[in-house]
Amino acid sequence: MTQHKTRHHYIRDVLKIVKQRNHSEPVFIQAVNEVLETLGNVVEEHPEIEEQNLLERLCEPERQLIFRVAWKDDSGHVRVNRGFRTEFSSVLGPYKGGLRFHPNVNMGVIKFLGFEQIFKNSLTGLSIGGAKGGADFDPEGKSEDEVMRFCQAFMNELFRHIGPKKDVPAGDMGVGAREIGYLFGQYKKLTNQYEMGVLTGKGVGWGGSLARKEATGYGVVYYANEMLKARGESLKGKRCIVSGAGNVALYTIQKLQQLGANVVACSDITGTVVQKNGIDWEKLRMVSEDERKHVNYFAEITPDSEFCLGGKVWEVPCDYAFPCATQNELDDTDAADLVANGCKMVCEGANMPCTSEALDVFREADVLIGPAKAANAGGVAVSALEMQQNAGLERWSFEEVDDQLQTIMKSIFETCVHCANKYSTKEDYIAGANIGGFLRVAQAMLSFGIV
Ligand SMILES: NC(=O)C1=CN([C@@H]2O[C@H](COP(=O)(O)OP(=O)(O)OC[C@H]3O[C@@H](n4cnc5c(N)ncnc54)[C@H](O)[C@@H]3O)[C@@H](O)[C@H]2O)C=CC1
Ligand SMILES: O=C(O)CCC(=O)C(=O)O
Repeated sequence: MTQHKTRHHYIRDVLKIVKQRNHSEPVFIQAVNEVLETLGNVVEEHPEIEEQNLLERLCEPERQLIFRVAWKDDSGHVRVNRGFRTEFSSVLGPYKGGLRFHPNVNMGVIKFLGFEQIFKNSLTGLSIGGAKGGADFDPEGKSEDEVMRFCQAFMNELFRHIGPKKDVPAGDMGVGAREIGYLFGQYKKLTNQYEMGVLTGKGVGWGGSLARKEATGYGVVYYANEMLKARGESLKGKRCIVSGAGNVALYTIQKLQQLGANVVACSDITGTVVQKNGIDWEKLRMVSEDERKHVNYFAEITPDSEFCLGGKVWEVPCDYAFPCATQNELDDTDAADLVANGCKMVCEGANMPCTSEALDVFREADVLIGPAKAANAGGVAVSALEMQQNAGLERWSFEEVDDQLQTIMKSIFETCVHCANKYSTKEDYIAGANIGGFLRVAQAMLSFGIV
């Protein structure tokens, strides 16, 4: 138990209700618990939160969709998947959040991601509500045609629920510019409208923002850099490890290298690759983005690398660690390995990558933690900038978007510092992010009345 645990009976009561109501959704309960346990002092300072029952209202999605997605594979078999969209909160703007295509997607996973998205989107200071969606479709090993047919079938239902002022999906795991292209093509066909602002993460030639692809990873590093600066430290010459080799991991690695860090290892579903003198980023990008292959193949074509089949990247000694793959990928044993090997900072690129027990190990060892809601908010922030460009029929330069991203990440960090100092302890950026995100949402909910 840490000092962050629940202080207020109201929070305990809400948690109990959330657990009862969502008993089959452990990751959603984990996400709610991690937020509510940091809100004790805020709830004490603002009795109206309890009077208006804001917390229970916030933990119940405004709307949830589950739908059948039927499509034909290349051998002519009819396949059926389950599609989801959780429209969690629209108090700050249209529902906004990515779509995930992964076999382990279920309602609990989508709800945890949608719940986190409310606070993350609030922290950006932009006008976006919280949502998430996806399907239990596994893109691994599917042909280009199968991916296209699946995306079209998915949009055949989703199109009636989304719109630039209603709900604006984007990518997440398994969904990148290729899938957004197929989804947008089908939306356009079904509605007979060229509504650019209905999806973000589009190709740059047809309404996508420059720097959206890079934004999440770059933002993670900008946030980490702010945390280090506040401690009088820097990334220069530091050994870093990154989990994942997809969109977020790739651009985290690139920015780390640009700022002088030595990224010695990364990983994916096949295992971990170590390259002591620094990961060959251009080769990794080609393998992951262009060829859609894995780090086992990267290792095969990289003579000075070592590959560990199924191995965890957390065993590789480092100064700073960047989990950028998936939820609960780093547990207390991994955390203990990192601490024993001298790791001093963990900055989360993935959503909820550390288990609660792992976070306790880091707190105990005074390891700096950059919480996902703050550190990976750069992606959705640039999605909102894409919406702005689409609405104004504008196209901003890469530098312009990147400058705005840096300003937003700095401001998110300042919010975390302010709220940590006021309501928790110095450098408790987890509490800082939760509270900073929550306060803006709470204020809007109070203004709107009970709706
Ligand atoms: N794409 C975006 O803009 C944003 C993504 N995120 C989060 O970042 C994380 C990664 O997302 P993307 O890079 O977009 O997905 P992606 O699909 O491009 O890449 C995911 C990578 O993680 C690897 N992976 C999956 N499970 C793993 C495991 N158990 N152990 C090791 N590696 C594993 C995959 O092989 C792949 O290399 C997710 O948690 C996502 O929700 C957060 C903010 C924005
Ligand atoms: O760009 C977006 O709308 C959402 C990005 C996302 O899925 C996330 O922040 O987890």
